[in-house]
Amino acid sequence: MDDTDTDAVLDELFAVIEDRKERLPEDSYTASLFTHEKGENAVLEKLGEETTELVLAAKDDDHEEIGHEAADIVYHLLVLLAMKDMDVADLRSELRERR
Ligand SMILES: N=c1c2ncn([C@@H]3O[C@H](COP(=O)(O)OP(=O)(O)OP(=O)(O)O)[C@@H](O)[C@H]3O)c2ncn1[C@@H]1O[C@H](COP(=O)(O)O)[C@@H](O)[C@H]1O
Repeated sequence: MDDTDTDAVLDELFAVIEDRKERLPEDSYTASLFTHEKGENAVLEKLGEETTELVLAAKDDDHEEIGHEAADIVYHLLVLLAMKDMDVADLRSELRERR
């Protein structure tokens, strides 16, 4: 997989998140984060939980679990960006500026 493939995966996931934010389908986990009674705390708590789980997986040197938790974090991070009316492009440009 090259850089272009990686970008496409993130862009496609972000587009799905934006779609859920706009349409708020009832059966969507993503939509439930946008309408949660805890407000933005729902996704913030999730990010905290997933980060703790990632740390534990790393301490166990459990590569499969590390991959799983890292993906959970990226997904919830993209939901947070969408919630803040930001874009995956903001993340990409911030990373690019650091090169
Ligand atoms: N990438 C994800 C993704 N990663 C994690 N999750 C959900 O995040 C939730 C929390 O993860 P946990 O590891 O805490 O799982 P859990 O122990 O069941 O958590 P609890 O719900 O019980 O708190 C789970 O319900 C996962 O299904 C995701 N839900 C959706 N996506 C993507 O979003 C798309 C749209 O999904 P919907 O919004 O559901 O249509 C999907 O096609 C996926 O591409």
